[in-house]
Amino acid sequence: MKTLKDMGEHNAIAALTANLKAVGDDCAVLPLDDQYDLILTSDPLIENVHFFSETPPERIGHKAVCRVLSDFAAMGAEPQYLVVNVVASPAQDFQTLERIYAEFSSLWEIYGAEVVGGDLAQGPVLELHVFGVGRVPKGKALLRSGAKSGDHIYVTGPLGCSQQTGKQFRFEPRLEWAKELRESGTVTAMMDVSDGLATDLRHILKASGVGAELDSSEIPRVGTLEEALYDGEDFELLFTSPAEFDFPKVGTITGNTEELLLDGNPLKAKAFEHFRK
Ligand SMILES: Nc1ncnc2c1ncn2[C@@H]1O[C@H](COP(=O)(O)OP(=O)(O)O)[C@@H](O)[C@H]1O
Ligand SMILES: Cc1ncc(C[n+]2csc(CCOP(=O)(O)OP(=O)(O)O)c2C)c(N)n1
Ligand SMILES: [Mg+2]
Repeated sequence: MKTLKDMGEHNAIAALTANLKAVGDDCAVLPLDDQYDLILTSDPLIENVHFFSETPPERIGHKAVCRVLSDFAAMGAEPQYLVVNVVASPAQDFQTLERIYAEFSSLWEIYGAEVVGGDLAQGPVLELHVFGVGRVPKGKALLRSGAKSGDHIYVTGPLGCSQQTGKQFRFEPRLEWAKELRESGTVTAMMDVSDGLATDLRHILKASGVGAELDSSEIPRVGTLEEALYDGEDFELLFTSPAEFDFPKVGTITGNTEELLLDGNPLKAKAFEHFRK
């Protein structure tokens, strides 16, 4: 019997979605009307996987919603509505849920994404499943697939140690920057960094059919280089463009298909993967 542990998250997703055409980016992009494309995404936030039992409720609420908002940013899109499924045990402290929902209201005031429904059901641990609906001007979503040889590679902020610093619970979804980047008309590929720069850049390389060279001295980091490359949950934007931007420029796209080099040497693949922990 083959299990998810044998396959790992990424192989399993690839196999399950092999025949699904719309799948593969941070959000799905679908035709809506003459002006806009529809943007859809969802993310589960699970106790002991994405947060701890002692994580303050406001931080849980922040991460649950802002992970989804970060996926909208990754497309250069505007989030509009959220639907939230809460799974919890009968012993769940109710005030924790009230504080999570108070955080949702605060985030609505800041980012304009309103919770318009959801569900509540019983399960073994606390889970928040957030579904997001939004839009982007027609044909303008920034995909992972447009990077070209010679493009610069940028990140919008420091990487690594998001667990130690608590950034994984406090990060700002980069919606404003994402809009400016989209409106510049020069960004060729974009995504957000959830699994670490080394893993997520590979997604852009694969989708775009290109390679990349990273320059370790240019990677903005909180701790070690290793942590910046592999920790994940930074929720910064990673994007490629031939234009100059006032963001850290960490490398260059090359024509060497799917080859990823760091200071001239092949970069090892290693990252958080569900079912392999
Ligand atoms: N269970 C699933 N069913 C259908 N599509 C999925 C499933 N899990 C992931 N995907 C799709 O596969 C792609 C890669 O997923 P993932 O690596 O989780 O991306 P992300 O890091 O942006 O969440 C995304 O386009 C996502 O929508
Ligand atoms: C409490 C806690 N445990 C473990 C981790 C490590 N971790 C959990 S999920 C994850 C990667 C991102 O989560 P995933 O569900 O794969 O999000 P996606 O990439 O699909 O958006 C990491 C680095 C963490 N940040 N916090
Ligand atoms: Mg995922």
